Formats: sequence, structure tokens, C-alpha cells
Amino acid sequence: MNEQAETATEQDLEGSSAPRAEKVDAASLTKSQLTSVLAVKHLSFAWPSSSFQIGITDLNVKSDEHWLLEGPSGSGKSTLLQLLGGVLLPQRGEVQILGQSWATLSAAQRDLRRADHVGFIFQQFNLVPYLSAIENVLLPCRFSKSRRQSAENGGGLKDEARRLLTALGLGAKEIQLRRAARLSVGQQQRVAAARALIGNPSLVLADEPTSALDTKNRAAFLELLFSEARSAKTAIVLVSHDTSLRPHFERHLTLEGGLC
Ligand SMILES: Nc1ncnc2c1ncn2[C@@H]1O[C@H](COP(=O)(O)OP(=O)(O)OP(=O)(O)O)[C@@H](O)[C@H]1O
Repeated sequence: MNEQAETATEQDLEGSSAPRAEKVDAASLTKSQLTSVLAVKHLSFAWPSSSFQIGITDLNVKSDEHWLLEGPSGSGKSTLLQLLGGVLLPQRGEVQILGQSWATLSAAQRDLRRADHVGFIFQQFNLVPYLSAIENVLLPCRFSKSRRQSAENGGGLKDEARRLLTALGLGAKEIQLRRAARLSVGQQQRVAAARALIGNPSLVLADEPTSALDTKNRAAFLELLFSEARSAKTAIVLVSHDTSLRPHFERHLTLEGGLC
């Protein structure tokens, strides 16, 4: 995944008068009402002038589910995450977010819907280096009114950012106020996770977020991430080449050469 998605979101939000996509508050749904957050139907995508293709017949992610999409390097994991998040559109088939196909929305509408409903954890975390950990966590609340309101309902924006950082293992105030550029990789990873989760998005898309961690820290991090996601009914789709992550997930799918 790349940083362009979030950058484009901010620019388009400032200049856009596009109608706002309807917010579905997955956290307010009861178990029996659990809904499809993400649905992929007969998706086919190829990069221009490339023989590489992605093909997925059927994928349905519900609001309390944690999915692992695994595959070796070059199998199309990052490309697929961009398709799931509506950053790329497939040539055939469709990806629906909360029942709406990304392809039926304008670029500005897609940016708004993505900002409201999707948190990203990028492989390199993509934190803003000169902002503090708390300021980084709060960034999605600048782009999405509904996520800002949801975070405010937790008792105030900064309190919610602090709560999330603490829940993810960064409770020390001095670290929460430290610039991202001066955080360790493990600390940056926790900030990136808190940023993806703030404001209870319906879905978190994560690109190899544990690749820099040893086995013990990896398991601990995933447990913290899942625990926060569960309480907000946020679905998680995590892509990784690391098959040892499989036992941590209820559901998984294997990508081989772009197909599954
Ligand atoms: N912007 C692009 N333009 C053209 N081809 C691309 C582009 N981005 C990726 N590809 C190609 O798509 C294929 C899948 O790449 P992708 O990055 O999605 O795989 P991946 O499984 O995430 O790899 P890795 O685990 O190494 O990050 C590769 O053959 C790659 O060269």
C-alpha cells in the first residue's frame, strides 16, 4: 500500500462537495445483525502492460471477522489491499464496502467513504515524522467527521487517542508525546494501529504490519489489535507472506500468483 491514498483523501476532502456516503455504525449492530463489511465478487484486475493478474471469485468479510490473506512475495497482496480499499478499481467484477460497490462512486466519494469506514496500517507505517504519536493517531479524525464524532463520544479526541495507545501497549505519556521520527519500529507500529482504529472504522486493512517483529512480540501485538477491533466490531483484513500467523486468525485465504 502507499501513502497516496491518505494524501489524496485530504486534498479531495478540502475541495469536494460530493454527497457523503451513508455511515453504517457496525459497532451498534448486535451479533444477529452482523453485516457484510466487505464483499468481493468475481474480481479480476491486471496492471496495464503487465502479465500479472488478480482473480478472486468470492470473499465476504463480516463485521466481527479477522481475515488473513497470505501469499508469497509478488503474489499480489498489496495490489489486492488497494482493490479492497477502493484505491484501485477492478476491470471486472466488484468490491463492495458496506453493500456499496466502490465502482459506483466518484473518486471524491470513494475518498470520503474510505476515510469514514476504512483504517489502513501500511507496511512502512507511513507516520508523519514531525508529529507526535498522539497527533498521528488523530489524523483520520481530520479527514472524517463520523470518525471524529465517534472518537469524541469516547470522552474527547485526545483522551481516545491516549486510550488506544495505552491499550496497544504505549501507555507512557512521554512516548505518546514523542515525535514519530524518534519512535522505535515497534512503537511506530502501535501508533499506526491506533491510527487505523480511531473512530471505530468498519474495516482495518493491514499490509504486513508485523514483519519487523519477533514471534513473541508479533503474537502479543496481534492479540492487542484483535482485542480493540473486537470491542469496536471492526473487521480486520491483514495480508502477509508469513504463514505462521495463520493460527491467530479465524479465517484465511491463500493467494498464489494473484489467484485464490
Ligand atoms: N504500480 C504498478 N504497476 C505495474 N505493476 C505493478 C504495480 N505494483 C505492483 N505491480 C506488480 O504486481 C505484482 C504484485 O505486486 P504486489 O506488490 O501486489 O505483490 P505483494 O504480494 O504485495 O509483494 P510483496 O510481498 O513483495 O510486497 C508484481 O508483479 C508487481 O511487479
